[in-house]
Amino acid sequence: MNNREEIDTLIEAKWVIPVEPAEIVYNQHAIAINRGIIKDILPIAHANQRYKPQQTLTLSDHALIPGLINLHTHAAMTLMRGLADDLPLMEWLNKHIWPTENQHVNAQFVLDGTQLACAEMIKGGITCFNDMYFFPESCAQAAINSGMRAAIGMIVIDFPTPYASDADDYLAKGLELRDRYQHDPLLSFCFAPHAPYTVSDKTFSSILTYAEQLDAPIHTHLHETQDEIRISLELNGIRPLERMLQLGLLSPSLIAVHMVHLTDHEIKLVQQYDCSIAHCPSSNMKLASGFAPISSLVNQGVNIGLGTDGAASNNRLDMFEEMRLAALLAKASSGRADTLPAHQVLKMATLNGANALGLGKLTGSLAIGKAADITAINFSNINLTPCYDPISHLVYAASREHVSHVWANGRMLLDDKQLTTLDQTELQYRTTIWQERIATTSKQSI
Ligand SMILES: CSC[C@H]1O[C@@H](n2cnc3c(O)ncnc32)[C@H](O)[C@@H]1O
Ligand SMILES: [Zn+2]
Repeated sequence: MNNREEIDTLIEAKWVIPVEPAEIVYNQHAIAINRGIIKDILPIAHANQRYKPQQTLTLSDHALIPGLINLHTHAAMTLMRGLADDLPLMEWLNKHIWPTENQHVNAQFVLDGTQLACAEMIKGGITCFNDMYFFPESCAQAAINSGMRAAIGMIVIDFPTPYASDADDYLAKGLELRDRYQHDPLLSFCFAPHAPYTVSDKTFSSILTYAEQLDAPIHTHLHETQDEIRISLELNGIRPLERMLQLGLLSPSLIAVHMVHLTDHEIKLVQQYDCSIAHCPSSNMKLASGFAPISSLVNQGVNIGLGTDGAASNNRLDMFEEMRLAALLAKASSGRADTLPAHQVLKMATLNGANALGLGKLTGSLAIGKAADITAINFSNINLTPCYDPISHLVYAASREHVSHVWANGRMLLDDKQLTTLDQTELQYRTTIWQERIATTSKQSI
């Protein structure tokens, strides 16, 4: 016991589910963490012989999984949760969301809204989110304050907003932000052109040039609704995906969000160009956008991650819900119960998201040398008993209320269900102020 190696943290658990290799569950294992990195994954008995941790956490009834990755959200939209329900996308955006954003969204709104989102996401086992929203400098600050990993969207939309005046202004602001934080270990950056119906060919082309130079992903809403496809046919004579192809945007760097309406030819294109998809089942159902052909995309080997979308169209930032819905919808719509088994859905919510963001070497699975982005789920709950297969329970039976601990980059963000980095009372106070402001103006406009 004398020459044990000193490490920061040892987490002992009933199960460790690394996601890679697939379908593996290690019983009575421990994860050794040093300087934010997973140093070892080994049986608990061996860990105690080999390591001398500064702190040890024994989670006797728990499973450790990779931190969940929310591949598409507009985090600050938590402040508009429940503001405009039961509407289709275009009416929701044009009549409710965009007018409210125009009136209220500023740097403070995005800081407060994103911190609220981070609190919700951490409590739900999410360690990393891919964001697309105005004032991304506030999103970056909120992510830093919370300790979460985040891919910050360098957004572009071809109309003026309180954030920027035109496409060049959006791009300049995004690029300046990326320069400012390029050495931050928890932040990465994606170009985030909003959608085909709000971004011109010229703007998409200059985004592509920058993305190729900087080797950054491009994150955009695509083929979300039939309306989007109709508008594209009317204005451009081609469907949005065909337009993206002609502009040169189809590549492994593309994260196409939604992808609900696709022909067989389009599914093959997505596969051929190795694009990733952010599947958002709750948002697609709530806005009545439709059912994404996930079973066919999976059969083609397309990389699919999961996203919550914003809290104004979901209305929760709950990846457990997205996992369950993704699995059930894929089975129901393909007519095959063996579509998307639980282990594949867990991979969608973790490693596939990391790979889409170009972060697959850093996070997304529990592996030696990767960052210690870890979520613990407490299985000592009547809703999770009996347990024949913990991976099955994670997707079909568990919910975010069962999350007990969360680490990002080795730092504990949730300790026995308590936030360690964010002050929940303060967040609730600030949210009330925004609610009163937004409610007053939305009542006036009715
Ligand atoms: C350019 S910032 C992001 C922009 O997107 C809006 N938005 C939120 N959810 C959706 C969705 O499902 N489809 C299209 N656009 C969406 C958000 O309100 C911001 O204006
Ligand atoms: Zn979205």
